[in-house]
Amino acid sequence: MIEAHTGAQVRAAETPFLERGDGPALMRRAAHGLALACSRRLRERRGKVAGARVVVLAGTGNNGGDGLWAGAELARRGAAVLAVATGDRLHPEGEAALRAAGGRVLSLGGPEGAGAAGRVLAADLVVDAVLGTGARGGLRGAAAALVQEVLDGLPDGAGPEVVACDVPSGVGADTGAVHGPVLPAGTTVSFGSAKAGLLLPPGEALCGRAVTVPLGLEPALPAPALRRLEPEDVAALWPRPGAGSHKYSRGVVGVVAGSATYPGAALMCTRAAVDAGAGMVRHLGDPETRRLVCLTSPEVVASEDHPTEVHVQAWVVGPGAVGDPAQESRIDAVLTGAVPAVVDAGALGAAARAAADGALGPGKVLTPHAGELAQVLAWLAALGVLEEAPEREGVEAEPARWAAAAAAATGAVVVLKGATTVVAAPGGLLLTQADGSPWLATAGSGDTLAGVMGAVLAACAEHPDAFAAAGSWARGENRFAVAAALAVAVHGQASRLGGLGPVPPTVLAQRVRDVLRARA
Ligand SMILES: NC(=O)C1=CN([C@@H]2O[C@H](COP(=O)(O)OP(=O)(O)OC[C@H]3O[C@@H](n4cnc5c(N)ncnc54)[C@H](O)[C@@H]3O)[C@@H](O)[C@H]2O)[C@@H](O)CC1
Ligand SMILES: Nc1ncnc2c1ncn2[C@@H]1O[C@H](COP(=O)(O)OP(=O)(O)O)[C@@H](O)[C@H]1O
Ligand SMILES: [K+]
Repeated sequence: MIEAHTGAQVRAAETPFLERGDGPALMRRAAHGLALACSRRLRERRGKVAGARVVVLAGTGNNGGDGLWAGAELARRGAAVLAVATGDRLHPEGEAALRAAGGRVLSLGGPEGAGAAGRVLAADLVVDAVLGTGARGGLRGAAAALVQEVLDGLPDGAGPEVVACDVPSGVGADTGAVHGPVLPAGTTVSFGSAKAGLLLPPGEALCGRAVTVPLGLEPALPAPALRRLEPEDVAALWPRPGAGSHKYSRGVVGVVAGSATYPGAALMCTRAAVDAGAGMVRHLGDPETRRLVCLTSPEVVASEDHPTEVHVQAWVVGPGAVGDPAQESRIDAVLTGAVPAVVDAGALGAAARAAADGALGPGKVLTPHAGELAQVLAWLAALGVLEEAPEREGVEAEPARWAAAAAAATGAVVVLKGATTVVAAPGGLLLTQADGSPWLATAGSGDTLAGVMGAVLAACAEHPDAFAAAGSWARGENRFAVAAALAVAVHGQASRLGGLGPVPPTVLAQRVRDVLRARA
């Protein structure tokens, strides 16, 4: 599990160390870790550190200090290190250390400043140490102009190796929000703990490989602001049957999906629930869709029942279920009922209305993409539940903020789907997953995810401690968010199984099965 913290959390943990006078030691430790990561990149790129051209973009604060100390270490190993001071001052001890090691300093505001971009572009490695957790907004003024000039001058697929110090400058350490121009990093070396912004879109895409340098303050860190499940967590947590299991104890998934106009969504959703290992899958819908479901997934029990007439552990409602009054009535019954449910696509509007009326039942997991979340937020604002609602672009710029706002306003878990998917629980728990291949961006991927999620939700619905192995944070209501993250992770892993390439939903569902057979 990757655990990430905010800058404020790391600073709070650091305070007792600073009060004991350990600040310089912490910085040396951080800088040493940064220098090691830079040395590794240089050896990969050119075989050795000695003789490498290194540019440190150094801001005025401690982030700049880390970069200067790391630069000093690289200079002692024979690299030619130039620090570009982006502000009106440098961390004094860091600057002295760099100069003592033979490094040089160029001031961006001085006479040589105009040549800085050329020096950056000609470097083997650039350390981005302008802004860290103390940043207010993004790069401004001369520093922003320098980075923009470098971005404009970067040859396609080439250019210097970029190692970001703690966080790429211009990426919000807590939010992942991107302000102004940012130099995309190949590696980001963070100190004490990964910063939450490294695991949140859109900033995540600019962070490259994430490396964390331990500082010794880790035991003093509070519960993380954000978590990410790794493949070994998925293998450990995915619900498995035991010798005493039977189909009902494993979890029955009820699917309210499809309509005469959109039968395919029901086929993909039910197929995925079967392939994700549900104890049993029921489908409720119109006669023609039911016939097709039975032909493509004979494992599924299809009927024209109303949700109140069948007993399931979890529902999946919404995929393709539009323009059919009988489906809409079924969806309303599920939304206001007490059984957990994945609420997707066509059911999201009804969920927003139910939430505004205080009628949305417990254990609901909404799965919008950014456009759908913007619509849900607009409905919630129109119904007086939220004060403001952004456009789709606003959601994409601050996905965690808006997923969390929707979760708080509805009392449901909100799964904001995308290349990085954000899972926000109403109590504040936040997880993000970035396991999927870009080939997942194809019609029907979401229907498949909904089916997979239904299977996990059904398995944990009656077991508040289903995921307690992950820690006490995963218990109770939070298990629904963990179930959602597990489904997102397996869906993403399945899309990459066997290499990158097209993964139409039928293939994807089979690969979900293969991922689970291999790992769970
Ligand atoms: N928290 C920790 O445990 C440790 C933190 N360290 C480093 O300390 C960093 C935080 O240091 P600071 O608190 O000094 O903060 P920063 O170095 O991130 O930035 C603060 C400086 O930048 C200026 N500034 C802020 N926003 C700006 C903007 N948009 N444009 C231009 N200038 C701006 C401020 O006026 C201030 O001088 C971390 O990111 C990390 O690199 C390490 O030295 C080791 C230990
Ligand atoms: N660029 C991308 N990289 C990785 N995964 C993606 C990307 N774009 C979309 N996805 C994933 O694909 C799925 C698409 O779901 P959705 O938008 O509901 O599609 P549909 O409604 O067509 O089924 C989601 O799981 C989402 O996270
Ligand atoms: K930085």
